[in-house]
Amino acid sequence: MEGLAPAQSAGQRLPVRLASPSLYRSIGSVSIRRSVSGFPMDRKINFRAPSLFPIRAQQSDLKESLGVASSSSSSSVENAIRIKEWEVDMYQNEIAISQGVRIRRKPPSKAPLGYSGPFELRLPHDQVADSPRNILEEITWYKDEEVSRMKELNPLEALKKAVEDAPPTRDFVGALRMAHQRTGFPGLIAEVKKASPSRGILKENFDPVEIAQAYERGGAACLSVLTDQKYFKGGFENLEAIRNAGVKCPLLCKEFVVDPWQIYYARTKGADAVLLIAAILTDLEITYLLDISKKLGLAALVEVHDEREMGRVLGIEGIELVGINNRSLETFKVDISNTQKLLQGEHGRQIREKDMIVVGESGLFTPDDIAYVQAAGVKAVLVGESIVKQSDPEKGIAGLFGRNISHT
Ligand SMILES: O=C(O)c1ccccc1NCC(=O)[C@H](O)[C@H](O)COP(=O)(O)O
Repeated sequence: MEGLAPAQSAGQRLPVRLASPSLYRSIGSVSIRRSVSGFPMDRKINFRAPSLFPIRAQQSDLKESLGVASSSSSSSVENAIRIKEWEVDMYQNEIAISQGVRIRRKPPSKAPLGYSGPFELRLPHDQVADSPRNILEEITWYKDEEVSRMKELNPLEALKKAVEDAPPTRDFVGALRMAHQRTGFPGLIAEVKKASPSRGILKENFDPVEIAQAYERGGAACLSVLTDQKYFKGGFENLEAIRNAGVKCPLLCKEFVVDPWQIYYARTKGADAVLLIAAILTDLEITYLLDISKKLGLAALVEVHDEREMGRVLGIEGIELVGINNRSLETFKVDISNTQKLLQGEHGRQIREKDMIVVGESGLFTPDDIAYVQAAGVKAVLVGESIVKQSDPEKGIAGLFGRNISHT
């Protein structure tokens, strides 16, 4: 069966010929490519993969779907699967580009051996560039591989069982609203971060539990815990240790989420909220990840960098928390006027109408910075560097706000 798949936006049609819609379900079920099996395909685009964890396909069904003879060898079946996976990747890329998603989720690759699909999908060799265009793209490509490895060690079925026995989550959004009411300042999400790609090592003698406890004493409403090891020298063990040490502030798992599996994993490690970055994810992926987060009792902080991403996020139902990151992905330059720019006009009006909480993120160092983003309309701030670098992070919070905001 052949057919053109309608694109997600603007009635555009993409030149992707599907050998069989049911094939994509089969690809997911044989677990050859985790990125394909992680997300269901859009029902609107006629792929039939309604569940995240599809049933295991029979080999005979698979061969039929792939259009290979039932007597074919396993290597020719694998090659046919590789071709179909590649087609799905190309198709997903097209959707992402059409929505303005800036980060490519995988290095572009040339068509697999034996590919004879439509011309539009064949990239000439000289167009296959495999260097990431910026740090977020580099991190994203790395995450894709890292998550694949982690999934092997922690299968989803085991995570689902662990989630059933996990203690309830704490109300992340409620804690921010309460702190805002209590102090009159934006609620503080204080970041437990040892290092970052832009700043290198921020704190040599880094004790995540000690820092978390100091932040809590200092009046933080919530904490953000970096779990990425390679680029931020964080870890899931930090999240777990902070949770187990009896810290009461709700915890944001600060990760680069590219797969629903990560949400389950974060939940089993003590997270109360997860970060979803609009520059990496399509609208459908955000919707789907939001849905999973809610089912697991987690809040989702959806992060945007520019007006286009803000427009996209405002079009997605059910988002309560929007983060505006003031750090440029391309240059690392921080400009807090980005927060003000994105909250002007129609976007600001919609945010107020929906009573969303906007979080001002990155580059906040002084009481003037806090006053500036508050005047722009934020009800919460996410702060790392300026407080984690202090020898006493508790006092660092008082310095940031210009007064003591602790409960006492
Ligand atoms: O901080 C980076 O270098 C960075 C690079 C690539 C992606 C994300 C990055 N930072 C994550 C953050 O958003 C910040 O940790 C967070 O907003 C706190 O910022 P700051 O107060 O400036 O430490």
